[in-house]
Amino acid sequence: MKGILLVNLGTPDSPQTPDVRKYLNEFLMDGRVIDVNPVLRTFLVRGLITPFRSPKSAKLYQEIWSKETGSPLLYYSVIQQKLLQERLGSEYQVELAMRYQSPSIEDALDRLKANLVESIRVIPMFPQYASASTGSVIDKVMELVRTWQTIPNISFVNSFHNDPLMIKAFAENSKKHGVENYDHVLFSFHGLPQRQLIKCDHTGNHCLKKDDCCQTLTDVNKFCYSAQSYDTARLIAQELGLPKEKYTVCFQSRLGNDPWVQPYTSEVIKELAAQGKKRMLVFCPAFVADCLETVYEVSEEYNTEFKHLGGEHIQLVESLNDNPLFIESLANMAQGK
Ligand SMILES: C=CC1=C(C)c2cc3[nH]c(cc4nc(cc5[nH]c(cc1n2)c(C)c5CCC(=O)O)C(CCC(=O)O)=C4C)c(C)c3C=C
Ligand SMILES: [Fe+2]
Ligand SMILES: [Fe+2]
Repeated sequence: MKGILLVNLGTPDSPQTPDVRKYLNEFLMDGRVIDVNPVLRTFLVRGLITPFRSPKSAKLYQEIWSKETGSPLLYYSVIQQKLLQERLGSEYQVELAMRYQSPSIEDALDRLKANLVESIRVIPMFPQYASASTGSVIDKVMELVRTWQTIPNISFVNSFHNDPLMIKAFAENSKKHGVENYDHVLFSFHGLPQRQLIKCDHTGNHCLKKDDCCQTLTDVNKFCYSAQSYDTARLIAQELGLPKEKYTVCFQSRLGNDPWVQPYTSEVIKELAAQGKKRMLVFCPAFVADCLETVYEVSEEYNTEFKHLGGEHIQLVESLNDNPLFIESLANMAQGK
């Protein structure tokens, strides 16, 4: 039996402030997320960020929480795990975990261990590599497995930003909206502090050295989150036959006052509204399942902001969720193809 471990980011246990606070504390106290020294991190997270952010975030989570199915991120992640298990059959044991909160990575690894799996393939559910997401999942799995007496063959998917089936799945999800019905297309990725891009640049002389240095993926910046994001956008655009002038890559969800990767989605929306664009189609290809950042931030916040600026509508392209092409893409990754 071969073990497959799907790991997404995590979500609070409920949309109530105490659970959101617990989630934010675990998430933001991760040294790969708030990457400053532990004393400063504790002060920032426990003293400043979570006391103020938890009640505000709880209100947002209440907006997207379904009475029947709970958090969209967990709901779609469970579906992905079930569909992948069905697709791979009984030779595989597919487990789902979240990097923060539940279901925990520790419990999922224990279930694989209890079944004496001969190998474990870990798939962090983030198409583009970032230390704060993929890196953190790999780090946590290694920390836990390090304590085992018998360590099976273990491997990790580092990124899948250019996976052909993943690209096709995003393109397919947009077709029901008809790209031709929109003035412009945004590829809005989750943001990242600029500092973290620079830290991932092992050459020390590439990332953010020039205005456009992270906009093209090359051998030098092949692990750069920004370069991988531009590449994902380029490939989806190519799949849809979208010319360069019809789309913009941007980055959403900033936290704190440090500079994050630019351009910011909120600024791009302002510029496009000022240019007279009325209808925009937005892909969020950093996420493989709909979550707070897609369902609320794009469909509600950015849509409202755009309308205030004179725009008519922002349409979110639904995430990969249960798309069969994406399940096939996961099956390929699980089988090391
Ligand atoms: C796509 C991968 C992700 C990266 C990279 C990432 C980096 C990152 N995120 C924060 C802060 C927050 N992110 C929040 C939500 C959130 N983030 C991701 C993914 C990545 N984050 C997802 C899938 C979600 C949604 C979770 C859900 O339950 O739906 C939040 C919480 C929500 C809020 O309060 O706004 C915060 C905070 C940082 C600081 C960071 C890199 C340094
Ligand atoms: Fe995030
Ligand atoms: Fe870069």
